[in-house]
Amino acid sequence: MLKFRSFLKPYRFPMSIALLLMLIELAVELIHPLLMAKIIDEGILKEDLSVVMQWGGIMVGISLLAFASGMVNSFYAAHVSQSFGFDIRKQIFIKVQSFSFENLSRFPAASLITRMTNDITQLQNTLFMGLRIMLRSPLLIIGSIIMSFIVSPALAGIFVVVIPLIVLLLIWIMKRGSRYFKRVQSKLDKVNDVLRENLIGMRLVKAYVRRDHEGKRFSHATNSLRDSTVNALRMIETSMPILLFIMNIAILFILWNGHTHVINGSVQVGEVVAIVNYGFRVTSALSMFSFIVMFLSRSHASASRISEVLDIENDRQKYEDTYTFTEGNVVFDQVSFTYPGTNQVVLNDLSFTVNAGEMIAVMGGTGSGKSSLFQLLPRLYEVNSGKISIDNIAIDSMNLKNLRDQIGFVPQEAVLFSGTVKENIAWGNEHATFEEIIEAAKAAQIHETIEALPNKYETIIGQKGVNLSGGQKQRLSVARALVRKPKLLLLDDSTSALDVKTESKLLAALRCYSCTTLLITQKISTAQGAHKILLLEDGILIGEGSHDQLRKTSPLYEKIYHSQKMEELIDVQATN
Ligand SMILES: Nc1ncnc2c1ncn2[C@@H]1O[C@H](COP(=O)(O)OP(=O)(O)OP(=O)(O)O)[C@@H](O)[C@H]1O
Repeated sequence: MLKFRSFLKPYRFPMSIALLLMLIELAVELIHPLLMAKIIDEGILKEDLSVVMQWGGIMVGISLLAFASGMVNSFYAAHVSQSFGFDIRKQIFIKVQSFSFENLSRFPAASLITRMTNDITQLQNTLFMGLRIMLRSPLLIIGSIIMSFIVSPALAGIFVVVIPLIVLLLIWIMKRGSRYFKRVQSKLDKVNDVLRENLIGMRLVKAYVRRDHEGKRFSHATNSLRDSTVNALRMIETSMPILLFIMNIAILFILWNGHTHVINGSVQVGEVVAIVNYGFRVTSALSMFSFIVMFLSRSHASASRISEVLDIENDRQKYEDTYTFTEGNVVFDQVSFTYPGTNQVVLNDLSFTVNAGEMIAVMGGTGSGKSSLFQLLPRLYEVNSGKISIDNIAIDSMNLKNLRDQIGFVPQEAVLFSGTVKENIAWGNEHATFEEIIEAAKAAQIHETIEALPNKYETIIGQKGVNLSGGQKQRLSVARALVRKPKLLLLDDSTSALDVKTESKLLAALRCYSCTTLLITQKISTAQGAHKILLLEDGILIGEGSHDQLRKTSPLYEKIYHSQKMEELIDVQATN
């Protein structure tokens, strides 16, 4: 928790008030036994009703003060803890947004969700408890012991032996508890993981009739979570009776010792009652410790999980140069690339040039490195060796935002957000006018489809675009890239779900945009219209040239050409 001190800074004032009010409650609780001793010794034993009434009235008055303090303290504790959680959540969200892909791969999505929800809630609860009772319990213990010594050092001596023993035991329980609860949180990650996969892949689960299988997977994850939680709670709950037992023995000792001192006349009955009362207060504070230790262990585990995210270093920005591309020609110079944390060379010594305004098709078998090549251009990953430049400017010397602002990237899987069609297109350029949005939609061949929707551009798209076809989603993603008016357009198999006619219209419309286009495709018919085709195999550029050139120079390209021609013929015969 101490790591999160900076998050508490803005709330120093309300926290101070909450702590002050808590101290008032505590003081009242500590004064009570003292007053009670006075009432017994000077009122009841001397049969003086006025003393009983006088001190009794004071007891009621300060009890009311403690009640009011408790109420206001709760208000401040709730305000501070909720605001504190809100601030951390916001900070983590911003942090995750700035993550490189390498950092993202260290935290599965489900784990990040658990950290941003459940783990932060643990910290919130701990802070709330901290301002309400957590500090109060140890202070009550310390205060009770001090008061006991003030009342009668002879009777209070036993606390000197018992309390250090209890403190050692508590430290041990907390250390073990933290380990147990860290395990609980990681099991919770697993449950969220299975849940997330199932909710996202619900259609697939139904189509493959895998409900039972997924049900078993979920049961396994939740059972494991239950077992870990039970183990953690059991560990803490069984330790607490030991502490209470030690305290009860101490109280018995005070009674036995008190009896001897009362007979000697060295201690009064009211003083024995007061010390026993303080003993009971220590015992009740200790029984609260089972909750406190549980909260602290849990929040310690959660705090370290949240710190893991917050402590990640941001992407290093080497230079801050900004540059506006005027041409858009791309040069790969002996580029090699390996994904962080792996040994497989995904792109090997790649060199090629794309002239400004050209359309280049990238082809190759599955896993040949096409998507990886695309991810290097907006610097989602950094190259291991070699250089990529646009307009003769090395992209690794450019400001990241400035570079990405000039690129329209359409990933392999069309990603849409819940919101209207218009908002989804404008997501690519928040300053785009409605006319520019329509222009982009027209070029992406989706305008007519949108116009046929019930609310046209204002139609709400369901989560992940569930109410759209694959081809419609792809075209919306292309429109989103075009509305940026990019200098470099990257289409990662983004026309695969389109029929030949729509695809060729879309490609023709792209020519009106003054940008360099690189498109990954599996279809010769698509590649045919490109100025140049790059053919990849196992991360190596094995062919480069126009359709006609490659047919003559690349046996692999010729083979793909013939197999696709054959498929087309079979299709035509089948339809006839
Ligand atoms: N995030 C990643 N971490 C590690 N290795 C990866 C990652 N993404 C891809 N790879 C590996 O890099 C290689 C190239 O993958 P890439 O996605 O670039 O191929 P591709 O040609 O686009 O394939 P496809 O046509 O099937 O999409 C593959 O061997 C793949 O296993």
